Amino acid sequence: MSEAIFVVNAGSSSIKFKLYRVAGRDVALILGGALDGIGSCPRLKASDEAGDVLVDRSFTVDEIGKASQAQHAIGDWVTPHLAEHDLIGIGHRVVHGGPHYSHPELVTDEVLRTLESFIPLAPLHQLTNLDPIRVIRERRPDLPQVACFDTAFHRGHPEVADRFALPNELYEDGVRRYGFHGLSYEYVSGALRELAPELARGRVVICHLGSGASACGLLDGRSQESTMSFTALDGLPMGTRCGALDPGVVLHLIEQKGMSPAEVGHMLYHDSGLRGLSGISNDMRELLASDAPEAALAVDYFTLHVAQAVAQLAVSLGGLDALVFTAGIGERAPEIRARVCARLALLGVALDVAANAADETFIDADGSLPSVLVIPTDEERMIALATLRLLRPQA
Ligand SMILES: Nc1ncnc2c1ncn2[C@@H]1O[C@H](COP(=O)(O)OP(=O)(O)O)[C@@H](O)[C@H]1O
Ligand SMILES: CC(=O)OP(=O)(O)O
Ligand SMILES: [Mg+2]
Repeated sequence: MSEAIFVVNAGSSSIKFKLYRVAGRDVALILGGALDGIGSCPRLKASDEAGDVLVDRSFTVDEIGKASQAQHAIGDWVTPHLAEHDLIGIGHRVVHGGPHYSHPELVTDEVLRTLESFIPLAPLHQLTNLDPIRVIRERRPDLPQVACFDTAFHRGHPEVADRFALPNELYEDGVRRYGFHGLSYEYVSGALRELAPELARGRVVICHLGSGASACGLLDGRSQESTMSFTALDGLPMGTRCGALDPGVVLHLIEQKGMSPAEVGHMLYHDSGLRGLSGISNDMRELLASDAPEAALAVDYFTLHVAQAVAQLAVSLGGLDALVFTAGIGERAPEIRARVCARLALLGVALDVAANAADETFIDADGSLPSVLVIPTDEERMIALATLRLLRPQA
């Protein structure tokens, strides 16, 4: 039996998983899949390393309306596959590592308790990330589990990017601009380094546009600033999250409208963003396919704010050598990339229409000042490698 590592990546609309064979200091994919559309149109799909489909099954929302049901469905399907290998550990994406964790951590009871204290700071993710860790710890206490944090990649960013303009006591108390999607940024900037090392050494903005969306400015592969901050609500508008918002709106809803903090939280996390603006859907595919003016408004708001974020990050970096799109929307929606880039013509951005339509890797036109790229993300590979390094430091 070959040694293997299983990886779980729970996002806001999907749970992704991959099984890797350990190959010295590297890992090789055995199988991978996702249960996405949780709560809307749940579908479990997985394929082996050759891309051959192993399962493709749709569920009703009654069957899989929430993450815990999705975890069970994945567990039922994957367990016989895991039994064919000598599992040395499980790596998990945990979105919030707070101020404590700037590297992956072997999970202990104490680590788990600390991470549980961040649940209120990432209500769409943290519990979903920690639940499977706890269940597996109860069933297989012998099996090492590693937590890999979305926040860790940003912990080295400059102090000015770590601050809000709030009294200092709050900063000392952990009210900081943590930033998220760090596993994705780490993977994409590594892939850029392989593709074009001179660009990777320069001033790069990566737009991670998925169900959750953020952008990050990097210098020589290191995070300088990102749009998400204390929580994964800040920055860009998302599927169901509002993005950056005047804090006065929150005060107004509580003080004048009599909403409870929980009601406001639910609105900002679940009923806002593309869903709230359009009143139609949180899914970019549906909005792009719709003729409704509300859908057009939501798409317009999204592309405007992504372009504004890129320009803002370019100011922080002192220029822009490469603009990279990744994640569900960034990798698969040429129209969104085109509309973001059209708004960035003032920075010298110009797209090659055919390359963009074909989701090619380099999509900038001749004469574009920054290079523009599409690089599919692979958070699971980062988690698998980090898990291997932690469990086998000598390998
Ligand atoms: N072909 C496509 N065109 C536009 N948007 C797409 C397409 N495919 C996927 N998406 C969007 O990508 C989102 C999922 O992105 P993903 O990065 O997998 O999200 P998460 O990890 O947060 O669950 C979906 O909400 C959907 O709106
Ligand atoms: C942090 C975050 O928003 O993650 P996701 O995009 O996977 O929901
Ligand atoms: Mg994601």
